[in-house]
Amino acid sequence: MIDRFLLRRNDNDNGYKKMNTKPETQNPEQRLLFVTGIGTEIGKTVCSAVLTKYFKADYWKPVQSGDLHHSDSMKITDWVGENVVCHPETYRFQLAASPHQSAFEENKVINLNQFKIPKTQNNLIIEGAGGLMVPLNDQDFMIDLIEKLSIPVALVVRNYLGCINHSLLSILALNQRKIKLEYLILNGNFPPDSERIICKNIQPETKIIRIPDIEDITPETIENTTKQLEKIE
Ligand SMILES: Nc1ncnc2c1ncn2[C@@H]1O[C@H](COP(=O)(O)OP(=O)(O)OP(=O)(O)O)[C@@H](O)[C@H]1O
Ligand SMILES: C[C@H](N)[C@H](N)CCCCCC(=O)O
Ligand SMILES: [Mg+2]
Repeated sequence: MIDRFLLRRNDNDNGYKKMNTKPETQNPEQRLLFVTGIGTEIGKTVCSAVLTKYFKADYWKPVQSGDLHHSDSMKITDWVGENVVCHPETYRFQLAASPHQSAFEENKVINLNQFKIPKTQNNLIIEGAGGLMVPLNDQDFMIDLIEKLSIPVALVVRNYLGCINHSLLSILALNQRKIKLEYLILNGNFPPDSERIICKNIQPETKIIRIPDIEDITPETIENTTKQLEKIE
């Protein structure tokens, strides 16, 4: 699998038909952003809540594996407010595991062609499951979905021992596929030496967003965090 991934390096024709993300009928100002992370439980949903609020966006979680009664879409509704539009997940599975495995447990196979960007005029925040190399099936990874959707990425990084390696590998994978890293999100506090190494390995056009550690995540603290964000371009 990894061989196949590496073989795609410098290969412009990867076999996937990219989606036309902005049909003529849609708002030309619309912002679409795919929020991924350097792993699972890294804060993608927390950061997506802040971004959804900041950009007055809709939200879409293409694959929800497990926690169906406390899904990421439900958390976004709780934190951002009842008015936020959360588009239905394309796949929902009972088992909290890698999506390829959650699907297998239900005798299903995720098909990349089933994913269609929800039709909306609003900005749209899309949240992946886990990190870039999380398998969707035996052939495709989360990064393949991002490439197919053909939209820029926000990469969420959280501090832990090992986060430098996971961050730089994620950045490398995005570079190999020529996927635009629009934002690097530093989620929580970082030792300056870790932050420096991660930040010196992004392209100059990648913008950095800092989201603080939030003591208690509530609609109020999400709103305050959004208000305190530096202007995001
Ligand atoms: N900035 C933050 N401040 C406080 N807690 C945070 C912050 N970011 C993440 N957390 C906590 O870390 C845990 C994981 O966060 P979250 O659910 O957003 O991760 P995730 O990357 O979306 O996970 P998944 O891969 O399951 O979608 C949660 O308990 C969340 O409250
Ligand atoms: C269930 C969990 N919360 C995520 N939705 C899926 C994480 C998959 C991680 C797979 C892996 O990297 O080994
Ligand atoms: Mg999440």
